[in-house]
Amino acid sequence: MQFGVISIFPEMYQALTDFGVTGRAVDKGLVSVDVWNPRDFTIDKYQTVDDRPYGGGPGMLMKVEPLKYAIEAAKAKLGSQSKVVYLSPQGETLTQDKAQQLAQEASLIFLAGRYEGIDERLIETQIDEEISIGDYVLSGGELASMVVMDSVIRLVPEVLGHDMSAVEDSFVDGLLDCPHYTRPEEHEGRKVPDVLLSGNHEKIRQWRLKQALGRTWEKRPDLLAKRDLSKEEDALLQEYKRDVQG
Ligand SMILES: NC(=O)c1ccc(N[C@@H]2CC[C@@H](O)C2)nc1
Repeated sequence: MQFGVISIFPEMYQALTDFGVTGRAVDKGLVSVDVWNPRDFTIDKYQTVDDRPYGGGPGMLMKVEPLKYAIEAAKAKLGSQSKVVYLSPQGETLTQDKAQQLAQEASLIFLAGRYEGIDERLIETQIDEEISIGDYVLSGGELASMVVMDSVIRLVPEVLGHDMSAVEDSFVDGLLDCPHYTRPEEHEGRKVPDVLLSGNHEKIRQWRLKQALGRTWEKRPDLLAKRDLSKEEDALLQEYKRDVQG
């Protein structure tokens, strides 16, 4: 899968390309990340990418043309059909389902804005989708684009490897994660639940599913409301509720 990014701070993307799961995916050639800097598409001596807003108001806006030319350069490499995504609080909120959708694309181009934003006409003519990573304002779209890219890259086949992707499937489908433990078996008097030491994989699967259902019920009932429960899941959740009510 190919990713293109438009940003005046290309070096920021080393956070994604140089570390961890996403870094290894790039090293293995499973994904590519190319960054185009709008400053390289300016024609004035000062490489101006911003200007004052019509109508007055604080701050500066990003000019249309450097962004347009940078997007065109990205499309020349990644394909003219590449979906162009703009990160802003006005966008559709990112969910795991949205990440799954984006992961079906062969290539994606992200536009990371700075200053007070970009000229509306760029959005009207060049942007296919607006995405928000949450209801808060950031100083730039770069971190938001890396959050989206990370959530998508881990869904690309082979990135997580077969065993991990199975783990993803069992929990990502709309439930919160269950508790996890590793050595030592006891820490400050707190023992690892016996079931996890039992070697009984069916019991362990049921315990983990029950904990995921219970946690989702306690912390995110809105997620539970959106999810149909199997008979087994319903029974496990009822058991969890009885356990906590004593
Ligand atoms: N919640 C978000 O996803 C988000 C995205 C971008 C952003 N800030 C940029 C800076 C200027 C304009 O391009 C938008 N803030 C918040």
